[in-house]
Amino acid sequence: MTDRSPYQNGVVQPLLTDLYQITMAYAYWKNNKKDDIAVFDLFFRKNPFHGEFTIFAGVEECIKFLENFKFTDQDISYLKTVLPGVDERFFDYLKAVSAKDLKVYFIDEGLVVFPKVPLITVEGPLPIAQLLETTLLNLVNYASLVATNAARFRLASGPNTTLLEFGLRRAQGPDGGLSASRYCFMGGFDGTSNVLAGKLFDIPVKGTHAHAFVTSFAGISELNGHHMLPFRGGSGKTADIVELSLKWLDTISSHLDFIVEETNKGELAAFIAYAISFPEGFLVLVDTYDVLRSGIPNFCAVALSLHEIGYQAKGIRLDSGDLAYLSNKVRNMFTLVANKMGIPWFESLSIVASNDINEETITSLNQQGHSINSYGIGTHLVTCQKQPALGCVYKLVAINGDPRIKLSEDVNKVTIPGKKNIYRLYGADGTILVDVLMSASEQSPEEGKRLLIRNPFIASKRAFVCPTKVEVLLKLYWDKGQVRYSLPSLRELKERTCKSISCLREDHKRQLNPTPYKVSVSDELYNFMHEIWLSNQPIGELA
Ligand SMILES: Nc1ncnc2c1ncn2[C@@H]1O[C@H](COP(=O)(O)OP(=O)(O)OP(=O)(O)O)[C@@H](O)[C@H]1O
Ligand SMILES: O=P(O)(O)OC[C@H]1O[C@H](OP(=O)(O)OP(=O)(O)O)[C@H](O)[C@@H]1O
Ligand SMILES: O=C(O)c1cccnc1
Ligand SMILES: [Mg+2]
Repeated sequence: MTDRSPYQNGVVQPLLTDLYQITMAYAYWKNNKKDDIAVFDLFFRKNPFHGEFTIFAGVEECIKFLENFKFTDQDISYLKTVLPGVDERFFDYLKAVSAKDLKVYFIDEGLVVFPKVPLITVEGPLPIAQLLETTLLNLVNYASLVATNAARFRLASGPNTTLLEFGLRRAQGPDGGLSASRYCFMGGFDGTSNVLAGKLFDIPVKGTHAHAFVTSFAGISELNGHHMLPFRGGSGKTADIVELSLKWLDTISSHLDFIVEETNKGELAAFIAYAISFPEGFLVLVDTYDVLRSGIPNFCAVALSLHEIGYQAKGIRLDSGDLAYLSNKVRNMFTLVANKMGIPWFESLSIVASNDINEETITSLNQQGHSINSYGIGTHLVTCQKQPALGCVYKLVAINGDPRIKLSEDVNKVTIPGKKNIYRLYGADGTILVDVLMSASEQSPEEGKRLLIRNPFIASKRAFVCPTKVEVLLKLYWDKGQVRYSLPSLRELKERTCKSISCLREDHKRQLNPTPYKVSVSDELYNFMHEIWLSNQPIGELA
């Protein structure tokens, strides 16, 4: 077990479930089904965000839940009040329940996954396997949804843009905020503004400042102690940063085409105050009054003053207006200053953009052309506004070795019965071709050997595939109360996610009308499934 995070959400416990799991557990127990061996599959039916892939997340939390799955005396006392009239001996049974008699199979956290493929398979005593349903779904659904959302923002912005998650204030409560920071980092973000997430999950914490910091200053006279030492002490002689900034404001006014009297002096004071506090991390919000006529002139004046005493400013943040237009204008102004003053690094100062940014905004900005280096993204990312839930379900697929099927008018909702193995087959170019579900008793596919695969629901859709590589997807992570695979650190999961996405063909990843990835069944599973389907589906009578 590598760097497993010591963090565990204290709210995750056996009572974090729907009442019906406990009432069903009682009814199973009462009717002598407590030793029946069930197999449940956890899967989703449709990818989120009109996309054709999902990032699987939440495995570590599921494992920790299994490790700690124990009803306490207080839990039992509470349940007695909720379920009056229930046989006392059931509570003795419940008190002794743990996850040690279960086998739980997981797909590796961080892999791309697809509809109908079991992400988790739980095998073991029926009431215990049933009791896990809601909590496992809760742990997987949002984690996978928000990791997928983050991965989509990363795909839209490209590999060289810095993505910062700013969502805590807009998240669905404290836990939503923490989970968002954790799984957005895994999905492809570079940092978070959420300080607790930084501490708990070792995510880089980043940030700028708010408009309040600018509006709290009315003028230069509010500044006291504005003498600054040069970078690393320099000559030891202090410089008056206010004096320098006013001088630079005058100097650049003709180059940048602004009127010194029109620049806001409260804003200038705020920028100077920030520079005094963070001379090596000078990045300020420039849109409080007027980006081009006040914010950028003030920023350049202070940045040039800092330069004079040996410091290199970092950049600016835009939080309103036309982000393409403004970022290009700002970049031009930086280039002008770089050329006029002979300071090459000024041209590549960072431009951070924020303000209600979503995946489509980023795509549109890319089409328009912009000069943004970094996005700060909150609301759309953490609330997953485009699709606020992933619909993972938990379905019984076998009991005591007999397959079970759930029928539906909608064929897409028919479950694939029996205990299964899942394989991912790779093509010659290293991309993934298809995921294949096979009955547990079947031989695994082999590299270089042709295999017949079938659409689970449409008889005519069949193909042969000759994989260059075969990956076993469902692995027995939890057996006899032990974790059998190492759980990677969050950074390792982030790398795994990135690698897994890179194995997915471009047409599956595109934003508009992506091609669905193939999820197939073996010929044997196809025939098995359809036999069970027909034997469970009554034949209608036309009158
Ligand atoms: N060039 C652009 N192309 C597409 N969308 C953009 C572009 N520039 C900004 N946006 C988006 O347009 C929206 C503009 O928001 P809004 O209408 O609230 O204006 P604002 O600039 O925030 O105004 P205010 O100055 O009142 O704060 C934001 O969601 C922002 O992400
Ligand atoms: O827009 P989001 O993607 O949610 O990103 C986070 C936002 O939070 C901050 O301001 P806040 O929205 O609190 O105030 P503002 O809109 O007045 O700037 C920040 O300035 C961003 O605009
Ligand atoms: O640091 C920032 O700029 C920030 C943090 C949270 C929300 N909005 C902005
Ligand atoms: Mg806002």
